[in-house]
Amino acid sequence: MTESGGLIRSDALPSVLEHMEDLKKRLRNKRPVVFIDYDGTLTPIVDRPERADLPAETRRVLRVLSDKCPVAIVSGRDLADVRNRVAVEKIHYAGSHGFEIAGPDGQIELQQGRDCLPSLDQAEKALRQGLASIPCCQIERKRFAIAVHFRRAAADQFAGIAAVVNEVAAGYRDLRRTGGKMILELRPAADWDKGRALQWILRQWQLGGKDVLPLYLGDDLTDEDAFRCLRRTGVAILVRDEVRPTAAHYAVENPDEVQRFLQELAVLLP
Ligand SMILES: O=P(O)(O)OC[C@H]1O[C@H](O[C@H]2O[C@H](CO)[C@@H](O)[C@H](O)[C@H]2O)[C@H](O)[C@@H](O)[C@@H]1O
Repeated sequence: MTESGGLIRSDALPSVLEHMEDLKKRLRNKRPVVFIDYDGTLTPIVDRPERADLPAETRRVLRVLSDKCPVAIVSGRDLADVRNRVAVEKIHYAGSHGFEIAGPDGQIELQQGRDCLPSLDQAEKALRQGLASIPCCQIERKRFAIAVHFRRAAADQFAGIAAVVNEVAAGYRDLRRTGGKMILELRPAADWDKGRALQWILRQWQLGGKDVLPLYLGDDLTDEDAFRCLRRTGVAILVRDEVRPTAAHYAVENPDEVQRFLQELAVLLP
């Protein structure tokens, strides 16, 4: 096992499905709170973002689990989009990487996100203009982020797409450019991410105590912010699709294994 700065190589992580007994022990006298990413975790990665549908069986498992413990979906997608895709009423949802959060009791938007809306609107126009001539380059506007998808673009167009995104990003001090799986994104430069959103939700639910065990499942670099928050106090599970350093404790191999894990977890709970 290689460790550096608290990180471990993803291919050295143990499978959580082979360690359910350990989890059972950790859950003795504790209540779990389950946080789950959407794309690549609950659904397989597909060519078009609008085609990433939640399998009906996964929705059924989420219903059963959310009847037994608090569940939150934490996504880079727009809040309304991810909420419609999952469509389980009891769940909390965080969209736009946590800049907008909704639960059964209401909805909040981060003020630092709202302050950036004029810049996001202008940047979206500039991106649409700058990228209009590149075939298969898809722009997805979320309330508090703009994703430029290049999964279906030709490889020799990648550098040109990045140049346009970088040039637009340079025009807005209140936006920052980030990356993901075959996407480049512009989002508010505020100090807020999935980890901060997770901590906010735990406080909101008054679940910060020692009798709570937070779990987080995710596949992408943005999920590492949440993994780091749970390094000492929770259980972080990576959907492992590449070899890279990670702050996770365990791995699963794909969304099918995520579904199986959630099902097995639900069985462990009263
Ligand atoms: O935080 P997540 O819920 O994992 O969202 C991250 C991004 O996911 C989506 O894009 C990714 O999935 C698409 C569908 O499988 C795929 O086509 C794309 O290449 C991936 O990057 C979503 O469209 C983005 O808005 C999210 O930020």
